[in-house]
Amino acid sequence: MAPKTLNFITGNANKLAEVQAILTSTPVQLKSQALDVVEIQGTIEEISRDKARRAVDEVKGPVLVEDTCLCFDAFDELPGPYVKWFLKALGVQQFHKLLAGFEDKSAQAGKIVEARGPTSFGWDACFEYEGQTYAEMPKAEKNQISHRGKALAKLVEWLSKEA
Ligand SMILES: O=c1[nH]c(=O)c2ncn([C@@H]3O[C@H](COP(=O)(O)OP(=O)(O)OP(=O)(O)O)[C@@H](O)[C@H]3O)c2[nH]1
Ligand SMILES: [Mg+2]
Repeated sequence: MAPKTLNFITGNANKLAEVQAILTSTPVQLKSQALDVVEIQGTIEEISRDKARRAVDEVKGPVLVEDTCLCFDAFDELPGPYVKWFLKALGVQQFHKLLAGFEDKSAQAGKIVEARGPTSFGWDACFEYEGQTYAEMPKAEKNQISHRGKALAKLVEWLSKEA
């Protein structure tokens, strides 16, 4: 596949660092722009499509945007795309208490636990996968198994078929 440059539009520096690390060994190169794009309410697909369109209007070129959901099984998939606001209101140390009244602590695809590890990125410290929270894992390990790693692997595969 020929090298391909996309404008990655995000207001989140942690996200940008992970996306760059994941794509570093692929033909996809990024130009990043620290823009906080307006996000509508809706399903993840509706929000992401709308976010991408708004980003294209700003950049007037090929863009990559990301919208991350954290879905609790006990909440019928909420907070989903609205997790950012729950996290902002509660902080990572209190976040697990949302599920205090529920036996089912599962979230896609892991478990919500009391915060462990560095708290520098979103809900990483509360999200446990196979005994470790994302925050306790080395970055390379998280990037191999994470939602972000999987989504970007699909993107690279799709782009290589397009070329
Ligand atoms: O611990 C985490 N590990 C992750 O891997 C991760 N990915 C996203 N998030 C958080 O989940 C919300 C998503 O909202 P979100 O997708 O709209 O992102 P954002 O608004 O921060 O950036 P962007 O929309 O400008 O790209 C925000 O609170 C992000 O901080 C993560 N937290
Ligand atoms: Mg956002």
